[in-house]
Parts: sequence; C-alpha cells; structure tokens
Amino acid sequence: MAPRGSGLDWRGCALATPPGWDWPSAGCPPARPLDMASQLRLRSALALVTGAGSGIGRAVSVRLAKEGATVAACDLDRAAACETVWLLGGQGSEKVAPGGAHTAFQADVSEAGAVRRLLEQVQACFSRPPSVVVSCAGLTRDEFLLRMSEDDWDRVIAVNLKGIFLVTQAAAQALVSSGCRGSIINISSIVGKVGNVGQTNYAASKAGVIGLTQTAARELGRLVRHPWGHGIRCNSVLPGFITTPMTQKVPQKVLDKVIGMIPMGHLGDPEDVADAVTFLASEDSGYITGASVEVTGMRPSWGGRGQRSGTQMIRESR
Ligand SMILES: CCCCCCCCCCCCCC(=O)CC(=O)SCCNC(=O)CCNC(=O)[C@H](O)C(C)(C)COP(=O)(O)OP(=O)(O)OC[C@H]1O[C@@H](n2cnc3c(N)ncnc32)[C@H](O)[C@@H]1OP(=O)(O)O
Ligand SMILES: NC(=O)C1=CN([C@@H]2O[C@H](COP(=O)(O)OP(=O)(O)OC[C@H]3O[C@@H](n4cnc5c(N)ncnc54)[C@H](O)[C@@H]3O)[C@@H](O)[C@H]2O)C=CC1
Repeated sequence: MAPRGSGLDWRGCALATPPGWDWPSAGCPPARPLDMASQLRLRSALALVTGAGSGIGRAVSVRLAKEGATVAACDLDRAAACETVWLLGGQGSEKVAPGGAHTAFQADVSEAGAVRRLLEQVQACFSRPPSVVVSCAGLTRDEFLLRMSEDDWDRVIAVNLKGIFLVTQAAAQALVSSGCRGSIINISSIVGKVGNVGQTNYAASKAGVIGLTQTAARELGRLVRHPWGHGIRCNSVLPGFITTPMTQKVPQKVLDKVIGMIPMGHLGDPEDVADAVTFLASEDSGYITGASVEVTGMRPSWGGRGQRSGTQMIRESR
C-alpha cells in the first residue's frame, strides 16, 4: 500500500495530478481553489433560451446569467422577452443591443423561416453561435382524446415538437459550421414518459422531444472534436408540475390529485428546473449526453415515494 501523501494510488501507480498541485501530507488532493471566477460556471457562454418570456424559460435565463452567461432571450411575445432581459440587467432588443449585453429576440419557433432568422440575428449580434441552447417554448391545448380537435393536435405538435426540431437543427448547424462545441437542453415533460389525462397531443409532443434529443445526442456527440473532449451534447429535462402560468389553467381538483402523489407535497418551482438546466449547460455534466433528467419531486418515472429526484441528485453532487 503506497504511503499516504506519496502521490501514488493503492497499486503504487502515480496519481494524475494537475500541474502546480503538491500533495499535502494527508495524501488527498486539496479541494480545487474555488475563486469567484471559477464559480461562474458559464462565464464565457452565449446562451439562447426560447420561451424566455415566462415561467421556466425566464427562470433559466436568470440562472444562466447568474453563472456568467450572456443570454439571448427569445419568445413569441417580444415584450415578455424584453422584460426578461430587463430583469437580467440588460437593456436590449436585437436592434439596439451592444454586442455582449443580454438581448431579446422575437420568433415563433414553429416557423422554419423565423428560426433561421433567429439564429442569423443572434450570430450577427454576438459574432458567434450560442454554445448553450435551451428550448423552453411550449404550450398546452388540453382536451380528452374523444373531443380533441385536429387544430389542437396540430398546434401543440408544431410548437412543442417541430419547434424543438427547428431550433436544435439550426443551432447545431451553426455550431458545427463554426467548429464550436455546445450543450443543447430541450425541455420535455414527465408527461412524455407516463402520459396524462387530457393531454394526448402534449404527451405525444413531449415523448417526441425525448426521442429527438436522444438521437441528436448520438449524431452530434462525434461531430465536433476538441482537444479537451466532447462535441455537442444534447439532453432533455422532464419536469413534473411546476408553478408557472401554464399550470394555472389546470383545474384545482386535478392539481389536488397530483399533489397528493408528490412525496414533497408541493409543486415544483421554475428555479428547480433551472438548476437542472444549468448543470446540463455547464462542464459539470461534461460526460452526460442523451440523458433525460426528471425534475418531479419524486422517484424517476413518476412512481413510488421518497426516492431522490433529478434535482436532489444534482444538489447532492455539488
Ligand atoms: C391524479 C393522477 C395524476 C397522474 C400523474 C400523471 C402525470 C401528471 C403530471 C403532469 C406534470 C407535467 C405537466 C406539464 O408538463 C405542464 C402541463 O401540461 S400543465 C397542464 C396539465 N394538464 C392536465 O393535467 C389536464 C387537466 N385537465 C383539464 O384541463 C380538463 O379536465 C380537460 C380540459 C381535460 C377536460 O375538462 P372538462 O371537460 O371540464 O372535464 P373536468 O375538468 O371536469 O374533468 C373530468 C374528470 O376528469 C378528471 N381529470 C381531468 N384531467 C385529469 C388529469 N390530468 N389527471 C387526473 N384526472 C383528471 C377530473 O378530475 C374529473 O374527474 P371527476 O372525478 O369527474 O371530477
Ligand atoms: N409548468 C409545468 O408544469 C411544466 C412545463 N413544462 C414545459 O416547460 C416549458 C416552459 O413551460 P412554462 O414556463 O411552464 O410555460 P409558460 O406558459 O409560462 O411559458 C411558455 C413560454 O413559451 C412561449 N411560447 C409559446 N409558444 C411559442 C412559440 N411558438 N414560439 C416562441 N415562444 C413561444 C410563451 O410566450 C411563453 O413565454 C414548456 O415547454 C412546457 O411544456 C414541462 C413540464 C412541466
């Protein structure tokens, strides 16, 4: 057994130590000095967030900015996107934004031309593609299967699934053509995994997001090589009920039923989802791609009681 502090592992092999580290007599590596700069996990990142004008997208924008990212906040509702940028301390919309400030953009993610123009505007504004892309834009048109209209089906699929296809494709094209690595995070839902009464359209769209993201992860991980490793990572986040304007439409009797199933006994906050997104956006998840991270307040796949949720695992990992 190599003596402690010798810099050798239990077999007597030299431990890989970063330059400048000297093994203290205790034999365990010193905790990496966490100065302020190293605590800003996204210091040089440009993050594009869709659906940034409300709820989870707004919380994600705030959290990424706190970690040092510059945020391109996109929403169908321009005023709402501008309000998010104002909350971040930025002044801008794409017309007046000085390069580098947080900036608001308007686009309907379900329209191919709008998404193409969005990526063009973001790159023109910041002279680089976004290295973090978080697709939060989404909507519900809930109805029982027997009564659901074709329009309700079409619109939910167009925004929640096709919208994520268009944004993921445009962002990946920009990153690959510039040889940049990146992290793409798509917001699905636990409904995409377990279904939900009144949501055949929404559940199908969110299940599709999971499959799209897993496939994109397989294709994009190898496309961009960097000395320090991975290419473009793609992961999805599957929230449970989160308190946002989207859930305000849910009948109280339904919410009461669901809350009874959640071990923590309450709905999640948008910040709970933002925590998981920030982890996946940062190098802390550098070897994670193709994953589906559940943020539901209960054990994975919405069953059982008392197990750790995705958020708990991430918090414990710090
Ligand atoms: C209780 C079991 C829960 C199982 C867990 C499954 C996962 C669910 C967690 C989802 C978390 C993620 C959510 C998300 O991604 C964001 C969103 O999508 S928020 C919107 C979520 N939408 C819904 O849950 C649908 C809610 N229902 C409705 O909006 C209306 O019921 C609907 C428009 C479908 C029909 O309205 P109406 O014709 O007026 O019928 P009622 O409202 O009176 O309902 C009749 C009857 O059906 C029961 N019911 C309706 N929806 C649900 C539901 N989602 N889960 C369970 N039961 C539901 C309702 O309680 C009534 O029951 P009664 O006993 O007859 O009163
Ligand atoms: N709130 C919840 O309980 C859960 C939400 N989600 C998902 O999280 C994402 C964000 O949801 P919330 O913040 O709760 O909803 P929200 O309604 O508060 O915010 C959605 C935002 O998306 C924007 N948007 C809608 N359609 C758009 C389009 N075509 N193009 C661009 N922007 C568009 C809206 O203007 C809005 O600002 C959605 O994808 C939703 O499906 C997933 C699981 C649970």
